[in-house]
Amino acid sequence: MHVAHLSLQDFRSYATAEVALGPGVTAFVGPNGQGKTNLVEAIGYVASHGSHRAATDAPLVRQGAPRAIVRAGVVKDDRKALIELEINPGKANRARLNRSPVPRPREILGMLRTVLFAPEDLALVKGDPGERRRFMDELLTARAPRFAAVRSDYDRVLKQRNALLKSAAAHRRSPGPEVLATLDVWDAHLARTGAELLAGRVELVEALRPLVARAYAALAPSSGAADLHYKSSLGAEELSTDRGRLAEQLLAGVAEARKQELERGVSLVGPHRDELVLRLGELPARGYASHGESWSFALGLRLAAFDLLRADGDDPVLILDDVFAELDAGRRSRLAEMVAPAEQVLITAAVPADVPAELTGGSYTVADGRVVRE
Ligand SMILES: Nc1ncnc2c1ncn2[C@@H]1O[C@H](COP(=O)(O)OP(=O)(O)OP(=O)(O)O)[C@@H](O)[C@H]1O
Repeated sequence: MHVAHLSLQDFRSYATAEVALGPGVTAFVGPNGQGKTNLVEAIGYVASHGSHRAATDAPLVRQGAPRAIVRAGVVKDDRKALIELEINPGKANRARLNRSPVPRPREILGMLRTVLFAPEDLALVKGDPGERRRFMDELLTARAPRFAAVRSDYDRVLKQRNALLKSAAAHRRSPGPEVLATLDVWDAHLARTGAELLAGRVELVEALRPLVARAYAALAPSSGAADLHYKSSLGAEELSTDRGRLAEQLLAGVAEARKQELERGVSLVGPHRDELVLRLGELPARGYASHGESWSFALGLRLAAFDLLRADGDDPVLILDDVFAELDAGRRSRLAEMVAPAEQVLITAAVPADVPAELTGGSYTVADGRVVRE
C-alpha cells in the first residue's frame, strides 16, 4: 500500500499542508525544527492512532487551535480510500472513511499500515519494559486490529482491579467477603482478556525471532546474534498459545499473588508486567549493548515488523525518520539496500547528503512552514 496524499489542518506546526506522494522513495529534507518529522508523524498517526513521540494527543494540535485534522489518501491494490481523523484532545476523536463518519476511530485501524523508525526507538532497547510491550501491542494491532479492543479491555480491567486493590491496601485490615468476591470477578476478567493478549504476544514473538535475527545480521554482520524471548510474570519458562490453558495459568498466578497484591495495592501478575527480553549473543541487550548495537537492534525490530506485515500480503508504508545520519557508511548502504524494494519509503533528513544515493526518488524541501516539491 502507499499514501498518495496527505492533508493537514492545525497539526503540530502546520496551519495547513497538502502533500502529494507516490510509490517509491520520497525524502523530506530541510533544516532542524522545520516540520519534517511532523509530516511523517501525521502519517503514523493515521495508521496507529498514536504518535511515536507524544504520549497524549495534546501536543499534536497546533498551539492555540481547538483540534487538528489529518487526512490521508491511501492506495491498496489499486483501490483508494480517504481516511480522516479529527484529533480532539481531552475529548473523543472522530474518524471518517471516504467522507462518511465511522462510529469509532478504532474501526478504521488497519486501513493504513506503517512501520516507523525514529531516534526515539532507541528506547525499544535501552528503555523500560513498557516500551517493548507497546512495540508488541502496536504490532499485534497492526496485524489484527481486534487487538486494539483486547488491549483496551485489558487496561480497563486492570484499572478497576488496581483501584480495588489500592483501596483494600489503604484499609490495612483483611478485606471483607464483598471485596474478595468483587476481586474474584476481576480476576476472571483479567485471566480471560490477559490470556488473549498473552497468546497474541507469544505467537508474535515466535514469528519475529527469525526475522529480527536476519535483519540484525544483515545490518551489523560483525556483531553477535540478536535474539528475543517473551518473559512472563507467570514465571513459566515455556508458554503455550492455548487461550484456555493461559487463562487457567493466569487465574492460578493471581490466586497465588493475592496476599501480596492486597498488601501492595497493585496487580502483580499479567501481561502488563511481562517483558520482551532482547539478547545480543550471550548478553542482554539492555544495559550491555553499545549505542551503535542498540540502534541496529531497534532498527532490526522495526525491519522485522515490516517483514511480518509484508508477509500478511501487503507492504506497509516504511517511514525512516532521521535514521541515516546516525549510521556509519556500511550500515547506511546495507539499510538502503534492504528498504529500497518496499512499495513506499518516506525518509526525513536534515541535509541531502543524509539520503543514501541508493534511494533515489522524489524529494520535498521543508522550510519556513512550507513543503515544496523539488
Ligand atoms: N503543537 C504544536 N504547535 C505549534 N508548533 C509545534 C507544535 N508541535 C511542534 N511544533 C513545532 O514543530 C517544530 C518541530 O517540527 P519537527 O519535529 O517536524 O522538526 P524536524 O524538521 O523534523 O526537525 P529535526 O531535523 O530537528 O528533527 C518545532 O519548531 C516545534 O516548535
